Amino acid sequence: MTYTVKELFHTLQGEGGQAGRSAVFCRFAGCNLWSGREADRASATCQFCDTDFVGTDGPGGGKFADAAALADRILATWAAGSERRYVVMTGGEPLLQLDRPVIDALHARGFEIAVETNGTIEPPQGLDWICVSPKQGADLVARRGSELKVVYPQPGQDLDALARLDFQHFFLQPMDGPDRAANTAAAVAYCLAHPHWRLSLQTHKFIGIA
Ligand SMILES: C[S@@+](CC[C@H](N)C(=O)[O-])C[C@H]1O[C@@H](n2cnc3c(N)ncnc32)[C@H](O)[C@@H]1O
Ligand SMILES: Nc1nc2[nH]cc(C(=O)O)c2c(=O)[nH]1
Ligand code: SF4
Ligand SMILES: [Mg+2]
Repeated sequence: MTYTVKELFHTLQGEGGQAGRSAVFCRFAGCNLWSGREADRASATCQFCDTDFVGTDGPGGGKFADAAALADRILATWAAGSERRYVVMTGGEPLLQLDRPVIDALHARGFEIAVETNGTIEPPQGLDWICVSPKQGADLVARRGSELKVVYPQPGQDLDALARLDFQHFFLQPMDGPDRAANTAAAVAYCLAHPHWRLSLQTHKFIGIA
């Protein structure tokens, strides 16, 4: 199948339990919870998105005719030799496109594969790190994984119920936007009082890298 990619770049993972790690980011175009158009934001299921995932016009973006073509480009984007190759599949919603042929092609090229998903689609087999970030108002289908990374606060969210899901790590990530400072203070307070949860900061934004 053809894969539609907004951008492909090499940076450090900024968030969650793998923060600080060298990684290629493959940002697939499109999402099932927002069109990506500002005119639709207020009526979208997910309204706080910090990302442009529309089209293929970002650095390294484009259409890839098959899994081998996409995996070859990801390998070419990895500028760090043969050790600890790591790719983060994100978007948009990557599970609209990420399939077993891409996973197998990346493993064949020596990559560990992570995914950042909104949890509305069951992940395919073979992923090495699954980060689920549930969105209030959307059905949560992916109820197990490596880390649950909850953007905080979202009106109506039930953190006690989320804490009972089958994940290895539980993170609260302050919602970026006009209230980021207040949201960060609230997340700090929540983690202090609820040690099940750890704070995830979007460190790349602080240091000005992609
Ligand atoms: C842009 S999303 C793409 C992957 C997938 N669609 C998802 O939502 O998990 C990547 C990560 O950024 C988080 N995120 C998006 N907007 C955010 C914001 N305004 N503040 C903090 N985190 C945000 C998401 O929750 C997710 O963990
Ligand atoms: N450095 C960096 N780390 C990230 N972790 C998750 C990201 C995402 O947008 O999925 C992201 C991103 O866009 N940049
Ligand atoms: S689900 Fe993810 S990509 Fe889609 S709008 Fe929400 S944060 Fe953005
Ligand atoms: Mg991001």
